[in-house]
Amino acid sequence: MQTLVVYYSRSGSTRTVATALAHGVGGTLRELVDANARTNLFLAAMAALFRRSARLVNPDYDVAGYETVVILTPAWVGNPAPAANTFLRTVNLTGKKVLIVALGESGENLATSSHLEQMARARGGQVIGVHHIHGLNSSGKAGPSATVEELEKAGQRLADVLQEPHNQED
Ligand SMILES: Cc1cc2nc3c(=O)[nH]c(=O)nc-3n(C[C@H](O)[C@H](O)[C@H](O)COP(=O)(O)O)c2cc1C
Repeated sequence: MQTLVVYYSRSGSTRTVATALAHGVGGTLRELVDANARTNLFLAAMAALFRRSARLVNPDYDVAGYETVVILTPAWVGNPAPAANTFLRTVNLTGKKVLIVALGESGENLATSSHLEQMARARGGQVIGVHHIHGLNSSGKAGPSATVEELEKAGQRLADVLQEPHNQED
C-alpha cells in the first residue's frame, strides 16, 4: 500500500507527527509550504477563520501513485490552516483513501476535522478515519502532552492504524 503523507506545520509539531507516521508506514512525506510565514498570529487566525487559501511554494497536487493520502494540519481557531485548504481545494482524491489528522492545543477539534472531512469528500476521497492529536499551545510552546516524544508516538500510533487489515482492504 503506497501512502502519501501531506502536512502543513507552522511551529513544527505537525511535522514531527507526519514524519513519524511516514516513517512508520514507509510512505512519502510531502510538506505544504505556505509562501506566507504566518508570523503575525492575529492575521494567521483571521485567514483561518475566513477559510482562506494560501499561496504554496512549489505545490505538488499529484497523488496518482498513492492508494492512501494522509492530511495533517494544525487547528487554527477551529479551522484548518490555509495551506491545507489550498491542497484540499485543488487535489483530486477520487478513489483515494483519506486519513484526516488535526493537531490542536485542546486535542480534539471537531470543527476543524469536520471541515477537513467535508473538503476531502468534496474532492472525491473516501475518508477512512479522523484523528485529533494534542499539539502545542497557541504560543508555540510544548505543553505537557506534546513533547517531541509524545508527538512521535502519536505518529507511530497513526502508522499502526493505517496498517490495520481493514484499512488495507480495497
Ligand atoms: C493562529 C493559531 C490559532 C490556533 N487555534 C487553535 C484552536 O482553535 N484550537 C486548538 O486546539 N489549538 C489552536 N492552536 C494551536 C495549534 O493548533 C497547535 O499549537 C499546533 O500543535 C500547531 O501545529 P504546528 O506546530 O505544526 O504549527 C492555534 C495556533 C495558532 C498559531
